[in-house]
Amino acid sequence: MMCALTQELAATRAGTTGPWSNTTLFGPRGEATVGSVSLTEIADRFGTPAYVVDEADLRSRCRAYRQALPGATIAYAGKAFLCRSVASWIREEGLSLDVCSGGELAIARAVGFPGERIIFHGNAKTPHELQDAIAYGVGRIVVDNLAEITRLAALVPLGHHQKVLLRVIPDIEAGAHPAIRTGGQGQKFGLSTLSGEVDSAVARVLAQPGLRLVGLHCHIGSQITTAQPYARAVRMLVEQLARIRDAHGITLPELDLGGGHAISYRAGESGLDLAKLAAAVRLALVDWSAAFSLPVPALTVEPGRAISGPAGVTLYRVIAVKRHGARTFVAVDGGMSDNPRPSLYGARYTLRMIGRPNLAGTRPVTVVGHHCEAGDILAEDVELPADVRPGDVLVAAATGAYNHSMASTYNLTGRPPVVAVDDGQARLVVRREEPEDFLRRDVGL
Ligand SMILES: Cc1ncc(COP(=O)(O)O)c(C=O)c1O
Ligand SMILES: N[C@@H](CCCC[NH3+])C(=O)O
Repeated sequence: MMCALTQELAATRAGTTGPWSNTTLFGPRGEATVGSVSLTEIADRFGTPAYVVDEADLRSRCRAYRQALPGATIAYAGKAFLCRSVASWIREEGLSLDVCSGGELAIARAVGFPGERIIFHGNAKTPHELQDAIAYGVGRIVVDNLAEITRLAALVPLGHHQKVLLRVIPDIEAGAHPAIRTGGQGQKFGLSTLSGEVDSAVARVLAQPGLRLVGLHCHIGSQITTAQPYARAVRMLVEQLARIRDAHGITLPELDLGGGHAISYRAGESGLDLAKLAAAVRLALVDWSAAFSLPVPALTVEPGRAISGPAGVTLYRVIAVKRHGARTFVAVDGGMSDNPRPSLYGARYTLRMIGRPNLAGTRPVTVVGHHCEAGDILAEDVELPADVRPGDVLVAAATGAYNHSMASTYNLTGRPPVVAVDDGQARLVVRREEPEDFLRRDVGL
């Protein structure tokens, strides 16, 4: 049901593009709603900073992937943002789930996520994590290195089989920042095709009766804006399938292309076009399989950011405004602890003031956090009302991925709550971390 405010604002939304979730509406007097819930009311009720997640938006992106890639397995990468609510939405939308730690597996387990639909990743999985994954019956474990193979095989109960994929290095450099390019030779993930590591891994897995090799995996990087690197990755993986067939006499039925699909963070930026990605990948799969006389393998993709990123916004309250020379600093009650991406990758975000009309025009400001670091900058050179002042509420767009999941407690700042909104209702799904939480962990003296 649409509330009156939302109906009024709907008229103002027409033509809106950019980084905001599908249900976000802004009005001329500073009104702002997501999921038909007022963001200023959320700020008042749950405090700031607060993450807000738009359930309908996140679910609609799951559906868009299923429609664009019919027949493919869509595994949401939980590292982008996982809590029990999100895991349930992913399960209900029929997606699979990529987890990469015992913690992420525990969330999946807590909502009874079907084990067969879980893919377990990691370049340094501990024996304990492997044990948990096998005990839960995860569908696939992605082997990253040779040492893992015997360790894993030793944990599979007699008479059982664990399906595995091998993560290979495709030798493709793609991604928005060097720290998130994971497909080249000089980085830590995967097995090298150049040094014979892939061949050794195939031979070792085939020698283990408890392991069943079903395919290859690669993940080339993150925030990738075009389909072309994925088409190249398909070619490289299919070549490897042909090499494995020729050298070991087996035809592997699955290819997992990982995630990395870009989203828009600011007006004028576009994310990776899903239709173009689907077309390029399909074409490459069909063509290269034919070229190597292989059956077309079953496809898996693992989008994280593209499912949860645009669904999230973060609310902050302005604490102080000061001018140093030509620069105006707007200091808020959050910062690099709830969003480390600007300081880690130079990521740029969209922020706007909500809750009152802007009658003063705008000016460029630097929005900074409250942490004891000069680099604690949330957004450089963003236009905010010229009279922005303490008490104002700011909203940051597209913070649904790699914000809550990468949040820290630096300066013993409690991590913000997560509020889910849908159809006029707001509900707390992750509570705020309080000083008592720190004291509970601190068992010293
Ligand atoms: C193996 C794997 N799959 C999927 C993802 C999801 O990436 P993104 O959130 O960029 O789609 C990642 C992280 O980059 C990853 O390491
Ligand atoms: N954490 C990164 C993405 C890396 C994803 C994991 N391989 C980001 O915020 O952009």
